[in-house]
Amino acid sequence: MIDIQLSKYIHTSEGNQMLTIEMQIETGSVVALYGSSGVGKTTLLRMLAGLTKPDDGHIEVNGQIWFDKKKGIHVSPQKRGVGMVFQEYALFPNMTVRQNIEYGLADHRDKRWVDELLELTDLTQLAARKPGTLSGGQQQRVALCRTLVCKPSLLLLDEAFSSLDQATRTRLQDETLRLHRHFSLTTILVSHDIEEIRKMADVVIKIEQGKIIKKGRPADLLSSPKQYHHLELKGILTKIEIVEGGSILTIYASDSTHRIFQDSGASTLQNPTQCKVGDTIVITLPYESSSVRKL
Ligand SMILES: Nc1ncnc2c1ncn2[C@@H]1O[C@H](COP(=O)(O)OP(=O)(O)OP(=O)(O)O)[C@@H](O)[C@H]1O
Repeated sequence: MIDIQLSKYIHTSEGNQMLTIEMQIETGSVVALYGSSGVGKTTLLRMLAGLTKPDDGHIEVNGQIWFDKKKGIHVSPQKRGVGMVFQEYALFPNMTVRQNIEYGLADHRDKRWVDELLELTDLTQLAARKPGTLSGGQQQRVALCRTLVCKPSLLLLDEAFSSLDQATRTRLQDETLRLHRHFSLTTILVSHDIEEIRKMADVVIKIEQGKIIKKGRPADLLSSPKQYHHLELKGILTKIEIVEGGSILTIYASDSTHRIFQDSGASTLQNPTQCKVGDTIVITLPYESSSVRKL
C-alpha cells in the first residue's frame, strides 16, 4: 500500500495555490491522474520521485517512509526505486540504445539484465543504433527500458505516450501493461487520453483546484460524456460527413468508435482540408465544446 498525504504551495498562472493530496494506492495497481493544465499533476509525480520537496505531509510505500516532514525524513530519489518516463524521451543522442539503457544501471556488469530488457521490449535488433535513427515509438521504448533497468517498484508515466501516433501509442500501452504485470510494478500515469485511461487504469483520480475531487473506477467515473472535462480523445479519423451546420467526424480510438458533431461556426478546425481520413487527430472534450487538432 502507498499512503500519500502531501501539501505543497505551488505558483500557478492564476496565483499561488495550495496543492493538498491525500490518497492510498494499492500495490500492483495502475492509477491514472487527470485534471486541467497547471493543476499540479507533474508536481505530484515529482514529489513522489523525490525531485520536488513537499512543504508538509508524508509518503509511505509498503511500510517504508520516503518523506515525513515532522520526522525530518526525505529519502533521496536514487534510494526510492522510482522510474519516471516523460513525453520527451530525453535520451543521450551520442550513445547507442544499449548504452542509454546501461546508463541507468547501478552495476554496469549486469549486462544479462540489459539483454533481457532489450528482448522483452523488442529492441535487441536496434541495440547498436543511436536514438536519432529511431522512430518516436522506438525511442519511447528505450526510455521505458532505461527506467526499468534500475528495477523500480513505482513507475511514473507523465503523458509518456501523448506525442505518439495512434498505432504506436496503442502498442506502447499494451507493452507497458505487460511490463507492469511482469515486474509487479505499481504505476501512476498522468493522461488526458480517455481511451488510454479506460484501457490502462484500475483507478482514475481527478485533481482540480489543488485537491482530489473524484476517485473511482474508469468504468464508473468516465461513463458519461458530461464527465469528460479536461480529457481528450485521440484516434484515427475514419470518416468525415458534411451535414447541415457542420460536419460529423468518426474517430476510431483503441477499441471504440466515436462520432462527433463539429459545429462549423464554433469549430476550431482551422483548416479542414488539412485533416483527412487516416490522420491521427485529437478532440478535446466534452463533445459540445470540442476542438479538433491533427497530431
Ligand atoms: N517546485 C515548485 N514550487 C512552486 N510551484 C511549482 C513548482 N513546480 C511547479 N510549480 C508550479 O505548479 C504549477 C503546476 O505545474 P504542473 O506541471 O505540476 O501542472 P500539471 O497539472 O502537470 O500541468 P500540465 O497538464 O499542463 O502538464 C505550475 O504553475 C508550476 O509553475
